[in-house]
Amino acid sequence: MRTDGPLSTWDPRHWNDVAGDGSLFFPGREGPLPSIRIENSRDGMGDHNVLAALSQAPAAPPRINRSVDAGIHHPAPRADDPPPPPPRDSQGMPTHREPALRTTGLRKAFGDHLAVDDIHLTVPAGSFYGLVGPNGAGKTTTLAMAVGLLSPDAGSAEIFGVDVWRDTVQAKGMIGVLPDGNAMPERLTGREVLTYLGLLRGLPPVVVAERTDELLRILELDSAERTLVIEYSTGMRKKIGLAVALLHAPRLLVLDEPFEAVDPVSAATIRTILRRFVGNGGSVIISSHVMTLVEQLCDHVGVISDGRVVAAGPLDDVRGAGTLEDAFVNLVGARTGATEGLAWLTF
Ligand SMILES: Nc1ncnc2c1ncn2[C@@H]1O[C@H](COP(=O)(O)OP(=O)(O)OP(=O)(O)O)[C@@H](O)[C@H]1O
Repeated sequence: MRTDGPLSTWDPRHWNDVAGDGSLFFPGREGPLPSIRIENSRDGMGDHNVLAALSQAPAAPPRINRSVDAGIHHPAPRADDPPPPPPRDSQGMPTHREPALRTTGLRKAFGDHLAVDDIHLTVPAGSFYGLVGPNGAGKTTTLAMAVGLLSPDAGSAEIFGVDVWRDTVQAKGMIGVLPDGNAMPERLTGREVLTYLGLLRGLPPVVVAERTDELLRILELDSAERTLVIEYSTGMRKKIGLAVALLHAPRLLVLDEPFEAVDPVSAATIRTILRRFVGNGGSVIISSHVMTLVEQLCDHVGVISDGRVVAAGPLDDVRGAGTLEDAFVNLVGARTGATEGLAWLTF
């Protein structure tokens, strides 16, 4: 199995300046970046610097040739099909010995504000893990450190036993990330985003084309495949971000609020995709504020409050006899917000 292959996401912060000189290294590829043909863009720009669209980082740009017969310049394939499914035990459960994610003592301060304080989490391989917590609890910061997006002040993170900060390329090769925020290549269509990033990851062009078709269709983005990402709605951005995370068939998906702003039909589709992913031996971590959704989907839960883990483990253990929402309110402390004041809203 290749372990140095795909980028975890389109987010330029995922790209590695391994030389330390501003030049970008794309795991799984060497040599020139691919050129792609832009057929549908309506931004009126001439020859288009895709890398500039993807990242502010100064680097040798791939050239997009708008001429009709330019076609796609195929890079030498560096990765092939997804890794074989993991071995399973007699119950059909994956038998990975290492957890999908293990964080040890993660800590991050922004100025004098301690956002994440000594986070220890273990996400078993093959689990569907829900990370919950109030606004500002530190979920996004924790996940960003766990996937190698944000350097921790202290602590470590391992993906299937591979240290994210020591063996970054290998660790990132095993994950697909839907990060918080929407740093997207705005001047490409969804199809172009998937095509370009699939080629950057070193997937064979035919595989990229097939998977792109399938993802656009299943996520109901095919009707918008001629639309630039800049024109996408928030929910459509989530869906194309999820498609990018899935494209290289990673073993672990780390999805920050994947259902936020997504319509109910699309949400049902995404739930089905994620359940199948776990059913096929993958592991998923989502952050969410929707307790009922986490209860429906997840078999393990971590509750973060004020930058610390206040409960973690199998869903049934964390919620006890009540609902997850009851347990959550008990764990993070009931608040009395809005029971008094706002008298001017009385009519
Ligand atoms: N880049 C940053 N600079 C300064 N403070 C930050 C930064 N990123 C996060 N914080 C702060 O760190 C804390 C944790 O933020 P984080 O986004 O991780 O929380 P969260 O649990 O994901 O919140 P939400 O559920 O609202 O998305 C918050 O107090 C936030 O204001």
